[in-house]
Amino acid sequence: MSTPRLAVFDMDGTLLDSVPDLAACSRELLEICHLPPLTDTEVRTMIGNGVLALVKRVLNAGREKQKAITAQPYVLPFTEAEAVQTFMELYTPRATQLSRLFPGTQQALEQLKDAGWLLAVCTNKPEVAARRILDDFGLTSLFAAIGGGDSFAAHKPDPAHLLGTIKQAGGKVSRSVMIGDMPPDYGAATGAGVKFVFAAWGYGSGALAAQADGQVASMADIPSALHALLPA
Ligand SMILES: O=C(O)COP(=O)(O)O
Ligand SMILES: [Mg+2]
Repeated sequence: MSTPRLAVFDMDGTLLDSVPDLAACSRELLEICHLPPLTDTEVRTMIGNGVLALVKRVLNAGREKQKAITAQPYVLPFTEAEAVQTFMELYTPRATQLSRLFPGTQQALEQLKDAGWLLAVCTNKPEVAARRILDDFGLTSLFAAIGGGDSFAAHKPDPAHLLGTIKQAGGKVSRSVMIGDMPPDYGAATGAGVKFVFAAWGYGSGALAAQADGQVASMADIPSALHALLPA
């Protein structure tokens, strides 16, 4: 029997609308740093390259806003590493307080499973937070592997992150598809030689659709799109 097909999902902006909790924690962090707040819309475009990138973007944007209000030079009250730690202490326990799965997610995953597909998650979010979120939504048992941003030596767009996740799931590169919303997902997929499907409901720009092997408008379209891309 041939290796089962594997669908590898990005998390934020693909399975989960994580903006509400990430933005709330970003505002808490800014408040601790005595910097002005950011809106959900502002934080939305900062998600996808991992927590360090998010925290740096949030603090930079807060500093820019502060500069427009006062000419006083701003000194961060702690190191970047401490800022990341503070952010994750705020975020991990409350990651699903306001955030929700995109409509149709559970049904699409179950449909793929029933059709014999293996499922995996490849997210730049730290693995502990990713697992906690999947547990909260009762989805953990559906996945053969959960590759977080800190699970391997490198993270998306480095293809090693996707390749490590595929290996852990017991899949094969030629029998895998990556579904994601942002350039790091596309970069990891093309670097690994894996087909890429663009999730149009996520946080990425439509420009990525032109480069993708396929594009889907909703979770409900995933099973048929993946079957077309990778026939049994
Ligand atoms: O940037 C993050 O922390 C997570 O993003 P991802 O789930 O879209 O990879
Ligand atoms: Mg994403």
